[in-house]
Amino acid sequence: MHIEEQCIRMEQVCYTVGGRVILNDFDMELERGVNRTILGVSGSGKTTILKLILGLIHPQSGRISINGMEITNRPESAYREQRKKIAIVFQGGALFDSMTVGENVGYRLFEEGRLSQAEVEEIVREKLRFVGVEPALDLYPAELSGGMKKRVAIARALAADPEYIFFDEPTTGLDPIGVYNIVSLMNRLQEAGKTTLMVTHDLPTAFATSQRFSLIHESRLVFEGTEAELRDCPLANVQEFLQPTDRSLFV
Ligand SMILES: Nc1ncnc2c1ncn2[C@@H]1O[C@H](COP(=O)(O)OP(=O)(O)OP(=O)(O)O)[C@@H](O)[C@H]1O
Repeated sequence: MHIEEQCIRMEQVCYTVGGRVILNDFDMELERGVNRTILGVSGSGKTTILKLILGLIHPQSGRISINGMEITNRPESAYREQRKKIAIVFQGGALFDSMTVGENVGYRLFEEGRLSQAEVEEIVREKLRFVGVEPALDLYPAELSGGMKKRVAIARALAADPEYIFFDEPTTGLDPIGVYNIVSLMNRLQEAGKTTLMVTHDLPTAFATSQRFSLIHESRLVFEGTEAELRDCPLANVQEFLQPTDRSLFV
């Protein structure tokens, strides 16, 4: 028996790989309805956080829970129902090249076998319509632009009707219109009641989509709060992240 909380929580999580500390005493709460971005420079451990919550890797110490159910050091079978509440949009989209857009989006539903083919096809069309790429239904990933691939990846994440959607660097490699499309889509998802957790170093996208921010620096959480609190934070490593000053890099 567990109490059904409405959040994903990480408490004092430590994760080490190959003798290197990636996360040290990391805390985070993703409350339903409050969208969060995890900020940090490249290699600071942002994707690692998503993988830990998804149970793809396991922490050496600390606790992780999904809606009140602790998942730390338990087999996925023990928390399958909680795990299903989360979907992830991977950095490169991670679409299956040999499948059409429609097959990619419906893949998980077909695998589960709970719904008829007609029902799956209806959901696939609805999700593709939501992200604005329904005409691409029968195309293959190789025939899509980078922005379309990301939108198909979002449609695929939505197919299983998750509560939480994780975004790993969703705007990397997109032109300004592509970035705008992804930001508006994330905002529409939030209006539709989804809770998003994004990892990125793209500040404009973070500020346009999230209410709360966590910043990692040298494997530790150095800031947690709102945009205004982040901008006002006097810590040097926070200000350095917001406005990098080391111009020698460009000389
Ligand atoms: N299996 C592994 N073996 C060794 N090092 C690893 C492994 N997985 C991750 N790392 C290291 O952990 C660090 C954090 O990786 P992570 O992908 O979480 O960073 P990130 O902040 O998401 O980076 P980026 O913004 O570049 O995607 C990196 O330095 C990476 O090289």
